[in-house]
Amino acid sequence: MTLELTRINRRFSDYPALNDVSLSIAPGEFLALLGPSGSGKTTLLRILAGLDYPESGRVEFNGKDFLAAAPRERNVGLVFQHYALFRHLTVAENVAFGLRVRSRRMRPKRAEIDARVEQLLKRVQLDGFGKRYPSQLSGGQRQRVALARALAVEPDLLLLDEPFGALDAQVRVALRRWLRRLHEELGLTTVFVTHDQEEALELADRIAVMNRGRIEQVGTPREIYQRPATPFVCEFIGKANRLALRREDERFVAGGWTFAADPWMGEHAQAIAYVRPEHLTLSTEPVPGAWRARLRHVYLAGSVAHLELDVAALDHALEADIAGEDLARMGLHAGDGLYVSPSHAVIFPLDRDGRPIAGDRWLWRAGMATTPTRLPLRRSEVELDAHRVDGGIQR
Ligand SMILES: Nc1ncnc2c1ncn2[C@@H]1O[C@H](COP(=O)(O)OP(=O)(O)OP(=O)(O)O)[C@@H](O)[C@H]1O
Repeated sequence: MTLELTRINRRFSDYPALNDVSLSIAPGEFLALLGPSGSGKTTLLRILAGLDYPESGRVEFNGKDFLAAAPRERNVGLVFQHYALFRHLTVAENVAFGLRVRSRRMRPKRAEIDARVEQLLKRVQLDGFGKRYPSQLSGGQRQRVALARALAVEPDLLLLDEPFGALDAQVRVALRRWLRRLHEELGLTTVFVTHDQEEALELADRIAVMNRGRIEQVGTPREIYQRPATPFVCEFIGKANRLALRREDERFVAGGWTFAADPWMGEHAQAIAYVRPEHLTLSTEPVPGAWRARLRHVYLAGSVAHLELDVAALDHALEADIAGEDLARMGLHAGDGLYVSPSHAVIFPLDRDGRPIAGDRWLWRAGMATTPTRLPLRRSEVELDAHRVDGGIQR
């Protein structure tokens, strides 16, 4: 069942917590709402759950007006970070709760409820725990009970708000893999709120990146990482080196490195480039045009080496990631001199005030034709409204 959100607006006093948010979620999709604290994720989820209402906008679920339906009629399952279980009820009674409080006409028979609870506890790998009380469970077990309780009413839509937020890192990783498998088995449409990009990248079919009440980009984890639509998305997802570009003789340059010709044909005097750490090429031999750098620090994290490089021409340090074996092969040590050049970059044009220009972006890679064609954003990647990037880069 398709969930269609159209131009949702929600203000708190003067603050626009949600600003013209539109989003389409496909049946059976696992969509993550990802963004920093205060970006509007929970507000959006609460509206879907019927715990809050927008001032304007529409939500349709399978063609029906979702906002007109009372929370009870929406048939959603809800799990919050601190969705406390009823302490005085056992695990089994907690899971059965949603079924027991149904009107007599809708309520399944007692034996049926017991069978369903047993089946659900098995599904969340807590069979045998039915008689325990919540205080006798770990945090991860409690959240699995909360999930079983949400699933008991056979929801059409599962809404999860940082369900693993209060758990330690190892348990979080284990639970999110488990949740992904559960989602695949059940085929439910799931909306998952998180501010943890790793969680979103690993779990979701698609990610909606939120910033200051707006959706900056919606796409698969791969699209979001490889084709970020705005400077905010570049900076929020993964690591990126930020370079200020100036136009010189119809070309964009940074510290002596030329990013081929200007795809905007002189329309913009400045731009900003983002280069991922894995998109810096290092050499101990001179490379034409490459920046001269000094290796300040090396940090070996498993198979990847993180390098911090001082680049005099750029006036700031760069971060580069290379395979640990390449580091050994090149025999690099702190203090060594080397040559650095980008292999890929995402370039955004800036207006006269240094603000990114909405809906324009250039995916540059080394060896591109000297007169590259501009790559306009695809509509599916981003809402192309005029004020979309006002929450973008802060200079
Ligand atoms: N009931 C309320 N009254 C006033 N302001 C609110 C209310 N609820 C939310 N806000 C404001 O709306 C904005 C969005 O809040 P929301 O909880 O949706 O953000 P979030 O992205 O879920 O953040 P977090 O990750 O910290 O939970 C915030 O600036 C918040 O202070």
